Amino acid sequence: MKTITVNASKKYDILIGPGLLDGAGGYARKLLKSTAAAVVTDDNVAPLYGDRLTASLLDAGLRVVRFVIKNGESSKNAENYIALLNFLAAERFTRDDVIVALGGGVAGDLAGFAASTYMRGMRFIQMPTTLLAAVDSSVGGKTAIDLTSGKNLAGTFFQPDLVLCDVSSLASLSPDVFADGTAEVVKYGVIADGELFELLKAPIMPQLTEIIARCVAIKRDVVEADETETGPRKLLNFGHTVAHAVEACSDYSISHGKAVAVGMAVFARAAFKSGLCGEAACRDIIDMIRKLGLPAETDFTAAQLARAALSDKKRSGGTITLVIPKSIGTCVLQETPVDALEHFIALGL
Ligand SMILES: NC(=O)c1ccc[n+]([C@@H]2O[C@H](COP(=O)([O-])OP(=O)(O)OC[C@H]3O[C@@H](n4cnc5c(N)ncnc54)[C@H](O)[C@@H]3O)[C@@H](O)[C@H]2O)c1
Ligand SMILES: O=C(O)C(=O)C[C@@H](O)[C@H](O)[C@H](O)COP(=O)(O)O
Ligand SMILES: [Zn+2]
Repeated sequence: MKTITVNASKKYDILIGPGLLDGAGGYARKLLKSTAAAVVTDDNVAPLYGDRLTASLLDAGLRVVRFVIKNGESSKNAENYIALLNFLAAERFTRDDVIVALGGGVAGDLAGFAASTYMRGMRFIQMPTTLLAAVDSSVGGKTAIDLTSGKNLAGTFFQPDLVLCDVSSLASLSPDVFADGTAEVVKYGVIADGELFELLKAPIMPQLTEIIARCVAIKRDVVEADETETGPRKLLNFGHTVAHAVEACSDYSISHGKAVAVGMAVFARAAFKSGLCGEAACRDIIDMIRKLGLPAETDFTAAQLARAALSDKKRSGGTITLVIPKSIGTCVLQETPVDALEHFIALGL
């Protein structure tokens, strides 16, 4: 078992190892004053792991209720958010009670947004069951829902009280959903850790706990330095300017992980063609994306992508902050006039 502690506005542990599903109740009991737990999960994950988690929470003396959403990005919406708040109120939850998000980033982002706003903030535990949620969305406190105008447009910064990553639960992931998570691992390699990038050249399963812990440690360092994203946290957005545009343009039929892969490839090519990144680094990024079974191309035009990207959060007035790869392990932030975005994206298509 690995433990990583985040020391941000809230101090909390991230436990990574096998068997945590059955131990969750004990950890919650020790840490929190909760008398009730709401398990927020989706209709794929509930039948796989819902009963084991519920049994563990019941054993620890908690009252347990379940809020199950349909699987997929389209569930990260305002209707489910309001329904969840009303559910908590109808179940007479208090601020000391806990939401346990069991699932991927969709369940985690929605549950976290509800936890941060119900009674102005209640207790919150993340239990990631996708690789993407394990390495990224369960850590660092970004919560969100999508609005009609775009991705993650309503949300909060709200750190969880605890993250329990039961690595055994990742065994049931389809190769396709597992690959989505590897896109965010590539991101960490490119922004901060060339050695992590190299690890991805060997089979991932035997190194899974190590890889998750390495990503989480990078995210911990970034979040501790800049919790509310006024500066260096923007590096965690490498690939995401185009990714969020690809997701929105595809009406969310393209998953976040695959969109991030496309976004990283587009920016790698554009950076190379602009003389900002070496040819070898650009080729390494694209080769790695393809090796992991992820897409490196999109059929959307630069005009479509730029229009969608300008609704995103990294724009401020007339400029947008872009994350530019320089070499494997180093990215820089570049303030770019919004008028120049379409041309930059076009270079990378
Ligand atoms: N808050 C953050 O910092 C942050 C970071 C990265 C991504 N995100 C968000 O995360 C979301 C993507 O998360 P995701 O890729 O986990 O998608 P997801 O939550 O939609 O899960 C993908 C699929 O895997 C299924 N699944 C989950 N766990 C499973 C398991 N153990 N076995 C079998 N099937 C399982 C789900 O039912 C779903 O169909 C996006 O909305 C993205 O914006 C947030
Ligand atoms: O934690 C962060 O900071 C990230 O940017 C992580 C991203 O992988 C994640 O997709 C995040 O939700 C994007 O944030 P947004 O602010 O661009 O919506
Ligand atoms: Zn992401």
